[in-house]
Amino acid sequence: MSRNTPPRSSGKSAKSGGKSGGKSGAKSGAKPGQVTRARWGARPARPEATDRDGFTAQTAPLAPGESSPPPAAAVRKAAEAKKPAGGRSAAGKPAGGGAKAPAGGGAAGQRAPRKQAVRPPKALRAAKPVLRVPAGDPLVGERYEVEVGPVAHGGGHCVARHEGRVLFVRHTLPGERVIAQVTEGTTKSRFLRADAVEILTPSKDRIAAPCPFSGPGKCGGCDWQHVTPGGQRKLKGQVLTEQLAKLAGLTPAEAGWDGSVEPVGGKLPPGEVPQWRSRIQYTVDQESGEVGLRKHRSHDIQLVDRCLIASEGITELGLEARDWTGLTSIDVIAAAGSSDRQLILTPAPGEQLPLVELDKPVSISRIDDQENFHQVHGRTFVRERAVGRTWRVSNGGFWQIHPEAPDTLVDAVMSGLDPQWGENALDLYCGVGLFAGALADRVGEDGAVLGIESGKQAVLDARHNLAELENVRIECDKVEALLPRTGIESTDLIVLDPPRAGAGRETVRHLVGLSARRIAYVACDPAALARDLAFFREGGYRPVSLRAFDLFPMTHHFECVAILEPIRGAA
Ligand SMILES: C[S@@+](CC[C@H](N)C(=O)[O-])C[C@H]1O[C@@H](n2cnc3c(N)ncnc32)[C@H](O)[C@@H]1O
Repeated sequence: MSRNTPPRSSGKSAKSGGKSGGKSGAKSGAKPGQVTRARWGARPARPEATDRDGFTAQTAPLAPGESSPPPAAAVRKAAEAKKPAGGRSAAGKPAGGGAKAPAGGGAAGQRAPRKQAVRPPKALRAAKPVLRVPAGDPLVGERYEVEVGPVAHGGGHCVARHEGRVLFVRHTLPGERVIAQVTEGTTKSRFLRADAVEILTPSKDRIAAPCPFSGPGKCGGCDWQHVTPGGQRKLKGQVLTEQLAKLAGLTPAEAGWDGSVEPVGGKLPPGEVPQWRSRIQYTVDQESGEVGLRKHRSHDIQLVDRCLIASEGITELGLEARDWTGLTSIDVIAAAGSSDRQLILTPAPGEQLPLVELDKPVSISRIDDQENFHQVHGRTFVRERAVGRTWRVSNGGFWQIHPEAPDTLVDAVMSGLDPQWGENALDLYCGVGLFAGALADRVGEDGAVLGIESGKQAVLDARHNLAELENVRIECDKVEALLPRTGIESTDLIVLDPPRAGAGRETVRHLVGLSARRIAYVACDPAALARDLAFFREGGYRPVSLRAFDLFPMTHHFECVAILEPIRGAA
């Protein structure tokens, strides 16, 4: 089988045939089924709606019988599906998608999709479609004494039972005895949601929450302010273990994982909060003009005078002390790799942009009601530093939030893949080109890297960021749409870093057909990862190593890097 490579950019065709071996032909003129520069060049980049990563409710795919509570969207979809005219039930299917960032609250993720993030003005709120809730008598406010069981995937819940009914309880820990107060559910609900409002028998991993805005009914951003740093990592490890077993049928050893969730940025003593968030979305209270963070599974706002996990660059702007009347939300970015700071303002419908005066240099953009960005002052991008390069990231596009995440993840991916000079690689869901850049440096001018990304602005940034690398090409499209059209039949290495929903069966099916020597799967959702690992196994690939990183301290989120290889003897 001929090995088809991504096309090289300028000047490389002159080198075609210069390298011996099967790959050389891929850099020369067209062969049957081969991708050529001309062919790529002829294909107009299709304008795609930018897939913005953002806060969404839990979007992980749930397996039948899985212990995680379904996200609100899935509940709504399932309810819709039950209508006579409805289609198939959404239960058990991936819910929503696109978001690769912590969910909930606004304190722990990237920018939200506008429509979810913006609280409509009061007049419009009444017209909002009413959420379908199961029939039955409401149980909200009921209090039950329960023994708390294991942590559940997503949302920072633990599982408890009361009179045979499952409760997903927040603000607690496995092994605790608590009074759980119901926050959602009725006598007919399959399960209830609850908050632990009294702790009768505390876990040894419990501490007093350092953040005054954390706790039942308060900010939904941090799930585990009340847990020691080591305890948080233990919980994340338990979630990963459970998801691997349930959805991939793998023990940690079979997944090549030592069972640890690695701390990033040094271990902190209990009670000390790492200031890791370089991006936050604040919501503006429409009555007072003050900013706050969303409460858990709610449009309500917890006003804050500071977010403890925010980076110094955000905190020193003092946004919480100002009046933001006229806006619905403010996205604030403090680049970790430069002194760049950016505010992205969303005016309330019909409101003029207020005059923004801050004591520190900050670029300001605004978003109109068509979701277009407009430069107000300064730059429309921030500059980040990682893997020895400067990266332009425009208009709040995807960039890892923890300052050490890009280097940590690139190290894990590169040491797992061990790219060789002259190899060809794919960087799927490439954002502004982070892994593509690192791969290109390693495969050198005899190799080639093709990045695929659906966000138009991210593609422009990636092309800008990697402009001097002649062995990189970035294409704008959805991976699932473009990959089958490339004509690429094989490659040496693949990096995929999909949004929370994961890659899915069809994309995995295509990838296993490319006969890659190694595949690196970067995942922010352990359930999507485990599900996709099962698809990879069907296609003859198994994980040979798996690492988990605590890149979202104080929240239930973490990031994984799995390295996969072909199963020996598999067809
Ligand atoms: C988790 S980010 C990874 C970005 C990059 N690898 C990084 O580390 O900075 C996922 C990226 O996939 C993009 N994306 C989402 N769905 C996509 C799809 N179906 N095809 C291609 N790109 C997609 C998003 O715009 C986002 O930039």
